This record gives sequence, structure tokens and C-alpha cells, in this order.
Amino acid sequence: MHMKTPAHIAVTGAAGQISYALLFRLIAGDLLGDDHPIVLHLLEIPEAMAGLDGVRMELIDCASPLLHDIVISDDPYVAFENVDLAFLIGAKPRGPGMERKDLLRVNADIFAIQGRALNVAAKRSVKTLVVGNPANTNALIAQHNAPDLPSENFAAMTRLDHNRAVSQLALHCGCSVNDIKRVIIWGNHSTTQYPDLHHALVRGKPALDQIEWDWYEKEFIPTVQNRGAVVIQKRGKSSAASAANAALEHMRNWLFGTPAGDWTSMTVLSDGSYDITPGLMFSYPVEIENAKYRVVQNLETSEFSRERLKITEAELLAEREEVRHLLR
Ligand SMILES: NC(=O)c1ccc[n+]([C@@H]2O[C@H](COP(=O)([O-])OP(=O)(O)OC[C@H]3O[C@@H](n4cnc5c(N)ncnc54)[C@H](O)[C@@H]3O)[C@@H](O)[C@H]2O)c1
Ligand SMILES: O=C(O)C[C@H](O)C(=O)O
Repeated sequence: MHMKTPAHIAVTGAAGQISYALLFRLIAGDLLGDDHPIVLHLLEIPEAMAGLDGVRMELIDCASPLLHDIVISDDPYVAFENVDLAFLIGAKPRGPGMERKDLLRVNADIFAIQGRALNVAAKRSVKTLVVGNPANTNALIAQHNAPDLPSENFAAMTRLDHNRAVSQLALHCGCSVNDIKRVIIWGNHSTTQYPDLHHALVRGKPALDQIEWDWYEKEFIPTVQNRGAVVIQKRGKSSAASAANAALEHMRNWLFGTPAGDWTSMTVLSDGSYDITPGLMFSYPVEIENAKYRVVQNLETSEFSRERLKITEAELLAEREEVRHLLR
């Protein structure tokens, strides 16, 4: 088989639990395929470098034909040198009883520093996915601190919420996830997010004609909004393997496109679509072609939807005020 030129992939928080679920899938070819070698660029804080060395040893112990090299560092300028893709995962997770925005003060600086490092060190075409919470506002900080990189190459992850919504709907309808299309997560990766089924299809027909409104409003929406907290309650730790899976699927769609007739949810810089303040990192339905996303336009929004879009927008505006000092 003809092997391609190695792709350089940065992963931050590389000794953490999401990365532990992601890295081994990357070197198994789950993102780029089994003809695409990978150089991993792993970033951690000094205290976690010993743990990261253990992860490096395990990666080597896989004898993966795709693993071309591993760079490990506690310096983002070293870790991000020449990278094509960056998964910004490293940040503190919330514990039981916390909201994700409680992490803003602790985590925001990380994304200013890493944005500046990407701006200097990464390939000009680097695609950056922010996973660390609060993901939308952290992505905004990273993007602002990387003014020389295209702003459309920064995104935050609402794909886990999207996947949770798809699975909940499939379970309720007694069908396969393959029968579900056009689910949307709007807004913030937080409890104000709006999981919208107004345009969703189940077996090719409108979802809202096949489910009871009461279930949609009183069970489905809160279940998706609170899924992360419930996993934390049960596991004592936040979702990790499902988060790694979502990060991989987000990046795969971003690189290779969304399937015909469907879209995905991705947090990107608002251009004012759907009357959302331009310049916020907001989750939208997107279609992707030739590695470029396009926000799906002209979807009708009911009054019920518009109210919820405003609630999640207001939360993002408030988060942005809190980190104003980190935005250029
Ligand atoms: N967007 C989503 O859907 C989603 C889903 C799950 C988790 N998360 C978030 O992802 C983040 C990571 O979660 P986790 O479970 O892997 O946490 P974890 O605590 O297991 O791992 C985080 C790692 O990041 C490292 N780290 C901290 N600061 C760093 C820095 N400046 N540079 C590099 N590394 C740094 C830590 O040393 C740690 O090893 C959390 O903020 C969590 O809330 C987001
Ligand atoms: O909920 C959390 O704090 C972790 C993550 O954002 C999730 O959605 O599982």
C-alpha cells in the first residue's frame, strides 16, 4: 500500500482520560485511514510528564505501523510545531455539582497561551478543535489569540451532545441511529444548549410527527442537556471514551465531509446566522465539503426555538464578558 506523508497531530492534556481514549484510536487509523502515518505531538503540564511518558511507552508497545513518531513536551511552542491538526483537550474537568462555566476562571488562560503558540508554531492550515470546558468560550479565546490563522479553522466540540441526541431519539423511536438525520444542537456546550428536533428525520419522515411533544420538551431536551452531569454523578469522572469518540468524529467530518442528506452540529464563529451575535462561538448545524464547513441556512425557527436560541446566546455573551481581558 502507498503510504501518505505523515500527518502531524497535536493532543493536549495527553496524559488525561479523554486523550487516553483518543490516542490509541488515532494510531489505529480511525481518523485518517490505514494508509496515513501519524506523528503525535503530545502536550502536558510539567507535573504530568511522568504519566505522559507512560502513555508514550504504551503507544510504542502497540507496534502500530501508522505511528511514525512521537514528540512530547510541556512547552506548547514545541508541541505545536508544524502541526496539521490540534485537539485542545487539556483543561480541568468539572466535578459533581459544578456547571461547566465554573471552570472558566481556571481554564481560560490555558487557551490564551495555546492560541498564541498555535499562531506562531502550527501550520497555517491547522484545524483546531477545543474540547476542554467551557469549550465554546475557550475556543473563542484560542481563536482571538491566533490572529494570523484563519478564524474558520477554530471550532469547539458539541458533537458529543449531537451524538447523545441521536442516540436518545433512536432509543425512543425503537430504530437504528442510521435512521436518524438532521438533529441540531444549537448554542453553548452547557445546560442552556438547545437540542432541536424540528428538522430531524426518523426513517426519512419528520421526527416531530412521530414523537409526543411532551416527551420532546420534558424528557428529551433535559436528558441531552444534563447527560454530562449524570455521567459524572455515576462515574465520579466526566465522560471520556464518548468524548474521545465525538472528537474523532468531529475531526473526521471536518476533513472528509458530512454525508449527503445529513448535517452535523459544530461550534463555530457566528457570522450572524439565525440572528446570533456575530463573533460568538456558537453551535450550529453545518454541512462540510472539501474540508470547509458551511452553516445550514434558511431553516425555519419556531417561537419555541427562538426563545431557546436567545437563552443560550445570552449565556455565551455573559461568558465572553468574563474573559474580555483575554480577547484581542
Ligand atoms: N466538549 C465536550 O463535549 C467535553 C466532553 C468531555 C470532557 N470535556 C472537557 O475536556 C477536558 C479534559 O477532560 P479529561 O476528562 O480528559 O480530564 P483529565 O483531568 O483526565 O485530563 C486533563 C489533562 O489535561 C492536563 N492539562 C491541564 N492543563 C494543561 C495545559 N495547560 N496544557 C496541557 N495539558 C494540560 C492535565 O494535566 C490532565 O492530564 C475537561 O475540561 C472536560 O470538562 C469536554
Ligand atoms: O459535562 C461535563 O462536564 C463533561 C463534558 O462536557 C460532557 O458533556 O460530558
